[in-house]
Amino acid sequence: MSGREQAFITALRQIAGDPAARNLSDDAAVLPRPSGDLVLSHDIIVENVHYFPSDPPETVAQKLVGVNLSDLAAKGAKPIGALMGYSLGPDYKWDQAFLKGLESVCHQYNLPLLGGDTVAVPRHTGHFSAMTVIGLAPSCGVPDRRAAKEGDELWVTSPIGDAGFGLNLLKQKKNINHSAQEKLVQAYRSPEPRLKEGIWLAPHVHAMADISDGLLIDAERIANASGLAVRIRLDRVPLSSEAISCFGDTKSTRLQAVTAGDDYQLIMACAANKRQELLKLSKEKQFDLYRVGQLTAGSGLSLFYGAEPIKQPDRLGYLHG
Ligand SMILES: Nc1ncnc2c1ncn2[C@@H]1O[C@H](COP(=O)(O)OP(=O)(O)OP(=O)(O)O)[C@@H](O)[C@H]1O
Ligand SMILES: Cc1ncc(C[n+]2csc(CCOP(=O)(O)O)c2C)c(N)n1
Ligand SMILES: [Mg+2]
Repeated sequence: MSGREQAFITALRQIAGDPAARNLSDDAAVLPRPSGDLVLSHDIIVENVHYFPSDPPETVAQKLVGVNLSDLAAKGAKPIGALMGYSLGPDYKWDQAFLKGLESVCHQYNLPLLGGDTVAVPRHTGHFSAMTVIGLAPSCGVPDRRAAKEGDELWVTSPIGDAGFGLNLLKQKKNINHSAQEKLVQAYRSPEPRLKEGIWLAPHVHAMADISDGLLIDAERIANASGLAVRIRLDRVPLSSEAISCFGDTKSTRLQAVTAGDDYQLIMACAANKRQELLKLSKEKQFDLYRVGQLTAGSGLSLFYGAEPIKQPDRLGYLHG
C-alpha cells in the first residue's frame, strides 16, 4: 500500500467504526446475523493496473471473480453471491467475451450473480470492473488478521511467485511458447482462489489472510495487526517447478517471488503445537502447505536464508501509486 493509500484507509477508519468492519484491518467484513454471520468483501480491478489491455477479456472476468473470492477463502467463508460493477467500453466484442468468461467462472464456483451496476465511460477512460462478494462464515468463527499469537508458526499454500513471474514475461513481451511460461502467465491472468483450503484451514488457524500484494508485505500486515514481529525463511518459500525452470532458483528469484504479489495463496499463523495436525490435514485433503516462518514478540519483519540473515528488499510488496 502506498503512503497515499495508507493515509486514505487510515482516514476511512474514523468513518468505518462498526465492529463488523474489523477496523478495516482484515480481508473482509463480518456482519453478525442470527442465521449465521455474513462475510463481505469488495475489490476493483483496473486495466493497466491489475491486467493488460491485451489480456483475453475472458481472463479479466476470471481475475475479477478470483481476486474477490480469494478474500472469502482467507476467511474460510463459503460464497453465496456477488454483485458486479462494470465499465462499458467502446469495444462491444470485448464486453461479449468478458461476459462469456464471467458466466463460465460463476458457474465454476457456483456463484450466483445477484446484481450490480453498469456505466458507459468516455473513450479514453481505462476499463475497470468491481465486485462485492458475500459469503457464509465458517461455524468455527472467522479467522482475523489481528489474532496471531507470539510463538505461532507462519504457513502458506503453494506456489508463491508464479503470477509475478508471469507478469514479468508479459512485460518483457516475450513469445510465450513454452508450457512452463504458459503456466506462469495463466497464474497471473486467472488466479484460483483457495476456497476449499480456506474452509479446511479456518478451524486450525489463529490468523489468516490471502497474499495479494506479496508474501512479505502480507506477512508483515498480519504481524503488525497482531502487535508482533515476523521472521521469514526465504529458503522455505515454495516455488513451482515452472518458475524454477524459467527463472532458476536463486536468492534473487526468491526475493522476487515473495515481493511480487498477485499470488492469491493463503497465509496463516498457527500455534506451534498444531504442526502435525496441519501436516495431516494437508496430506488427507491433498494440498500443499509450507511452514515459512514464525511470529515473535516485537515488531517488524526479518528475513533469513537458512540461518543467514538477509537484507530486507527496498520494497516488501506491490504498492499502489
Ligand atoms: N474505498 C474504501 N471504502 C471502504 N473501505 C475500504 C476502501 N478501500 C479499502 N477499504 C478497506 O481497507 C482495508 C484494506 O484495504 P485493501 O484493499 O488493502 O484490502 P485487502 O483485502 O487487504 O487487499 P486486497 O484488496 O488486495 O484483497 C480493507 O478492510 C478494506 O475493506
Ligand atoms: C499490468 C499489471 N501491472 C502490475 C501488476 C501487479 N499488481 C497490481 S495490483 C497488485 C496487488 C493486488 O491489487 P489490490 O491491492 O488492488 O487488491 C499487484 C501485485 C498487475 N497485476 N498488472
Ligand atoms: Mg485481501
